[in-house]
Amino acid sequence: MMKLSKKIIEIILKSLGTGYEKRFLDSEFGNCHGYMRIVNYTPPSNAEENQVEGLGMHTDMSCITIVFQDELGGLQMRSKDGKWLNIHPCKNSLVVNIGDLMQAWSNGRLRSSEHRVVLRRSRNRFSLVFFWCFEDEKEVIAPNEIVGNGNPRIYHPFVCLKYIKFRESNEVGKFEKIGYTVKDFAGLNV
Ligand SMILES: O=C(O)CCC(=O)C(=O)O
Ligand SMILES: [Fe+2]
Repeated sequence: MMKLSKKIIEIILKSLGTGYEKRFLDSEFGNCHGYMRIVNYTPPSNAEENQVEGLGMHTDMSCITIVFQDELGGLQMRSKDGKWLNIHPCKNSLVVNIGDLMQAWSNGRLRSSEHRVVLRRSRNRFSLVFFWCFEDEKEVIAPNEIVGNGNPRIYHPFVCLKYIKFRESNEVGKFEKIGYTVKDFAGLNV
C-alpha cells in the first residue's frame, strides 16, 4: 500500500506540473506513513428506512486515502454543487480520495473530497481504508512553484500533528462536522 500510495502521489505531482514528481516526491513525501482501518458497519436496525448514514459526511485528514468497499457499496462523494454521487463498487478497483493535507499542500489546487457512507441493506458492510499521511512533525506548506506566480497563498503553514489534534480533540473540529476542516484551521482570508 505504501508503494501504491507513492505511485499515486507521483502521478498527482506530474499532473500539477512538469517534473514536479522529481522535485517533490522524495523531498516532500519521503517520510509519509500509512495506516489501515478495517470497518465493519452493522446494518440499520430500522428496516423501514431505506437509507441510513453509516458514517457522516467528512473529509479525510490524510494526503490521500485508498478505499476498498465490498459489493454492498454505499460510499458517496459530494459534488461541488452539493449533490451526492454513488461510488459503485467495481471489481478489482479501488477508490482514491484526496485528503485535507494534500488540499493544503497544493494551496487548494486539489480538493479534499467530502464523502460519507450510507447503509441500505440488512447485511454487514466491510471496507478497508488506507490513509497515507505526512509525518506528524512536518510543516505543511505549499511550495512556491505549486502556488504559482501571482497567486495568493490561501493557507498559512501548520504542523501536521497540530491539525490532526484539532480535528480529534476540538469539539467543533470533530469528524462529521464538515464546517471545521483544514480551511478553518489554516485558511487565510484572501
Ligand atoms: O468505509 C468506507 O467506504 C469509507 C470510510 C471512510 O470514509 C473513512 O473511514 O474515512
Ligand atoms: Fe473518509
